Amino acid sequence: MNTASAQDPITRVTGAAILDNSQAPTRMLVAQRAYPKKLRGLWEFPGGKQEPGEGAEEALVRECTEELGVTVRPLDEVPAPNPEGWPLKGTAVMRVFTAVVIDEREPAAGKDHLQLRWVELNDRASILELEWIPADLPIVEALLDQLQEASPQASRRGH
Ligand SMILES: Nc1nc2c([nH]c(=O)n2[C@H]2C[C@H](O)[C@@H](COP(=O)(O)OP(=O)(O)OP(=O)(O)O)O2)c(=O)[nH]1
Repeated sequence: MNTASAQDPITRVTGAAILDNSQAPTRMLVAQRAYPKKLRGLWEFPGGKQEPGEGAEEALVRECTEELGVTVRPLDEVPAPNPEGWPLKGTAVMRVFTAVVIDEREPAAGKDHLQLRWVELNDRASILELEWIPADLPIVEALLDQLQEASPQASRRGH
């Protein structure tokens, strides 16, 4: 579903909300973009554009390997307001999935990011205070709500 094609008028982006644990997550990895200039310094979900013929989860796994040097397993999608995904700037849309690292390596910032940070899911206020790419804010809020419903003790503080 929603496989990108060469003629696709929509730019399809996939983002990874990488959690420290699939069952009882306490931390999430966030990344600070290095480029382009307009986005430099803003926080985002690691990920990127789907290539032609590629599905969203497939793109997510590839991008995490390229950007962070780790293999991830996608878990659940953060439900978007429409099936194509969350609206970004212009005609771009993004689907976001929770994910966990499944190899022994630790994610590391490459050329795409200034830094990576593991943030505490129970500190909702600090997560929302990060200077996110503006389009990401509603996604972050929906994600935190979703995680709290699944595991209420994980995000109690900060309300
Ligand atoms: N990766 C990512 N991109 C986001 C987020 N929010 C958001 O608006 N975007 C935008 C920024 C970019 O315009 C676009 C994704 O492009 P990208 O530069 O990350 O993708 P890519 O790695 O495939 O890029 P490239 O090969 O064209 O350099 O989506 C987010 O949370 N994560």
